Amino acid sequence: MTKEIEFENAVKKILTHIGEDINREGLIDTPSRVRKAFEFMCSGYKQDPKEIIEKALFTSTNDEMVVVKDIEFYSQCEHHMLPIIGKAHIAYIPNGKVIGLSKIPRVVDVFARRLQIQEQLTEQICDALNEHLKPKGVAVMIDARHMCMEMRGVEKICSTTVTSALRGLFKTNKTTKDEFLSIVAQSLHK
Ligand SMILES: Nc1nc2c(ncn2[C@@H]2O[C@H](COP(=O)(O)OP(=O)(O)OP(=O)(O)O)[C@@H](O)[C@H]2O)c(=O)[nH]1
Ligand SMILES: [Zn+2]
Repeated sequence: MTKEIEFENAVKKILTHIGEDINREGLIDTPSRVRKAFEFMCSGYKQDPKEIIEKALFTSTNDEMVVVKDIEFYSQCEHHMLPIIGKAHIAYIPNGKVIGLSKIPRVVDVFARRLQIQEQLTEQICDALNEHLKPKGVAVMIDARHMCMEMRGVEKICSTTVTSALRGLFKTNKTTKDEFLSIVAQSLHK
């Protein structure tokens, strides 16, 4: 049996468990649709952030803060496999090299398209940029909604979770950190 068929059989078991008729017309293609959706939503496991970052590094004398903010992403929590929907705000201070701007959201998606907890998602994005871009500092802030806290469980639909990871100058220099915080503060959920 192929891995694809195994996955689809598992979806059929879930459908049966919740009381559905897997043979009714609307559900015939659902197992393969779910498989394809999961292959896309979890495609980050097959991607290497190093390759994405290192192919778009450009020499620059600029050494001021670069901020890419309001990067929307979709992830899934590792506890319930329910959506985490949020925005990432990322800043770095170049150290001889700048990165192609589109690569920053691409790095976010590499880690978002895996099963996650928000704290680790924040750390992994920050560490990948720190390791492969080698800036003077990097900061990542994530503001996200967790569907496992909204659709089920505590059912709190107004709460969002904010996490951050700081490296280099963002950690050691209060002025740099404060500048980052003031730039992203206006983007946080009200
Ligand atoms: N720290 C952290 N916790 C998360 C994240 N996503 C979900 N959780 C929490 O993980 C915890 C799992 O707790 P459990 O008690 O094992 O699971 P549960 O019985 O489904 O808990 P409830 O959600 O309280 O009903 C819950 O408190 C979730 O809110 C995340 O990104 N970071
Ligand atoms: Zn969860």
